[in-house]
Amino acid sequence: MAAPHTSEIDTLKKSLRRKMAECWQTLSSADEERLRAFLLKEILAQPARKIAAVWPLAGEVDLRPLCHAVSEVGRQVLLPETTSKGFPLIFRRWSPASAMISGRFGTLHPEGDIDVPDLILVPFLAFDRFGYRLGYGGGYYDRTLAALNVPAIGFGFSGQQIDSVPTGPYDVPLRTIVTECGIIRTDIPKPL
Ligand SMILES: Nc1nc2c(c(=O)[nH]1)N(C=O)[C@@H](CNc1ccc(C(=O)N[C@@H](CCC(=O)O)C(=O)O)cc1)CN2
Ligand SMILES: Nc1ncnc2c1ncn2[C@@H]1O[C@H](COP(=O)(O)OP(=O)(O)OP(=O)(O)O)[C@@H](O)[C@H]1O
Repeated sequence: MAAPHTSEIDTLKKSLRRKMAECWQTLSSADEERLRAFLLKEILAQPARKIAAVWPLAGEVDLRPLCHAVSEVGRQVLLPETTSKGFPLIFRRWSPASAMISGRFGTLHPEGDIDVPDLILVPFLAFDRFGYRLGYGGGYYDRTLAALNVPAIGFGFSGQQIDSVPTGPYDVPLRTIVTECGIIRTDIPKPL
């Protein structure tokens, strides 16, 4: 069978987004805490000084306690500001004292200065063992990872793992994914 077209992939992704929303999941607070602990361990194992996290949207793992922990060890937390569709995200400095401003699609961002991360934490609705992910459909993280070329760590629930995420030419696979069950080193396919 021929490889599906980009527009077909967009359609496949759209229906998968709907499916993932139908089997809406949450973690127990103990599991969420476990996930944050694995994520913090993985972050601290890297030399990155400026770490881009996310402020949670409904149903996502809450990284706010992790933002505080990262800030407490003296590393700079950045949070994304959602730009117009078709553009990479921009990141702003966050500290525990930051005021949060409403942005696009119900997101919140700090009013701190714009800065460039050297490690990016990436949310998803679904992921597979190859490190491919399904997001909210803005293409924001793929554009951002392509523009910045810095290491990235995906995070989410183990129940969000599926056999295979439909992928298009712009999808950037993640080498590391953290869930409440631990740290996964993915099987990024080797280039031909
Ligand atoms: N916590 C968090 N912050 C984040 C993201 C995220 O996934 N999680 N993002 C990750 O990129 C960016 C925001 N991206 C988003 C993109 C679209 C929608 C959204 O609600 N879209 C509409 C329409 C989608 C469509 O065009 O089909 C919707 O779902 O109704 C939300 C966030 C940056 N900040
Ligand atoms: N680097 C890029 N350059 C041009 N188009 C892109 C790029 N990255 C993604 N796109 C396009 O943006 C659209 C949305 O991409 P996709 O469905 O992969 O978003 P997503 O990964 O679910 O969202 P997000 O990254 O915001 O969480 C697709 O049509 C895709 O082809």
